[in-house]
Amino acid sequence: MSDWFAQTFQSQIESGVFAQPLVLRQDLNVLIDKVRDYGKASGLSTVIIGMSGGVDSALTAALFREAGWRVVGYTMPILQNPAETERGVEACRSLGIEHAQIDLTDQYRSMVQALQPVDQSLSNAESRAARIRHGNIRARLRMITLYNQAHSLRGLVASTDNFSELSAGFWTINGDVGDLAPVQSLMKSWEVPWMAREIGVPETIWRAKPTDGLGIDDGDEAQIGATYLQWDIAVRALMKLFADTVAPGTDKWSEALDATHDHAACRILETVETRLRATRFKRAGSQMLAHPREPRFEWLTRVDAA
Ligand SMILES: Nc1ncnc2c1ncn2[C@@H]1O[C@H](COP(=O)(O)OP(=O)(O)OC[C@H]2O[C@@H]([n+]3cccc(C(=O)O)c3)[C@H](O)[C@@H]2O)[C@@H](O)[C@H]1O
Ligand SMILES: Nc1ncnc2c1ncn2[C@@H]1O[C@H](COP(=O)(O)OP(=O)(O)OP(=O)(O)O)[C@@H](O)[C@H]1O
Repeated sequence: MSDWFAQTFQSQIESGVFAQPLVLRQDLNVLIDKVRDYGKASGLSTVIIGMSGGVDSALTAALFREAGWRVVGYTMPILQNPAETERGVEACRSLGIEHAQIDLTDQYRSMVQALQPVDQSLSNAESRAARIRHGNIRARLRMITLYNQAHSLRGLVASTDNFSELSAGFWTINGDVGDLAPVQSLMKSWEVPWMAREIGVPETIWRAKPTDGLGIDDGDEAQIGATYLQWDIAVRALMKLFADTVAPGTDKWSEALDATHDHAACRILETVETRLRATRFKRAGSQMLAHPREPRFEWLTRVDAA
């Protein structure tokens, strides 16, 4: 880790940004209570989760299980590395949740074939953009499947995204976002694996290399351009900067963060800045344009609140 990252990380540990185990255990209990409360408030008690073999889906499943929900996990391989699918099955087995497998490889192939006449570049294996579109098709086919099961079993679909993915804009719109997101506020570099280990997720899963499983690049970190630890340190430093200072004296974030002496850190901070700016629209959610004359959305919100 370069100078700036090492020093910033150290001060973030000291100030509790990367919290100690006792605090994390309390946070874990609060999250379990929140998931339990949501069940009571909504009247729902069944959750549908896509189990990728990664730590996010395993932790999500464990939180719902601890909160007393019926948890149904689906492995949905699409031209998948069998080891990933096996880890998803193993996660269900070790957490003691229900499991079913639905292989969507044929459906994926048919979908790609159906799209070729309108998108010839889809078959260009060299193109990164085409690989991303392929990956998004996979994610969206899985969501069709999960929502069908949620309707059939009268449940809801869990989101498995974490805070690092949220800040990186690292998810597929209408692809891997469900109805309730228990780990959305947790950092991937520290809180997610810590809580997963604490709640009984097998080590092979919480230690597994983070991957979107979509075949776009060699793992999440290669695609994001920073390790999750670097990403989290940088984003937390930026959050502190903009919380503490009304307006930093410079537009250059690496300058405002006192990182200009560390060229390696500056390169990563530029990557972080570019990605944050490029994905802001994703965090803003789907945009509904207001009616030209009447504040109909506000009126409807008041009706909903009543
Ligand atoms: N300014 C704007 N305002 C409103 N909408 C805008 C927009 N610019 C683009 N868009 C829309 O956004 C679309 C692009 O977003 P999207 O379709 O999501 O696609 P995109 O963000 O390009 O790709 C999804 C990314 O998420 C990663 N991923 C996916 C699934 C799981 C995980 C994981 O690790 O858990 C990661 C995947 O590796 C990839 O990097 C555009 O095609 C357009 O429809
Ligand atoms: N093969 C799969 N079978 C079932 N669900 C999947 C599969 N691949 C992805 N998903 C769903 O999409 C979500 C995002 O995929 P991703 O591969 O990032 O998994 P993850 O659980 O976030 O773990 P990690 O990022 O650590 O690999 C998963 O959490 C899971 O709900």
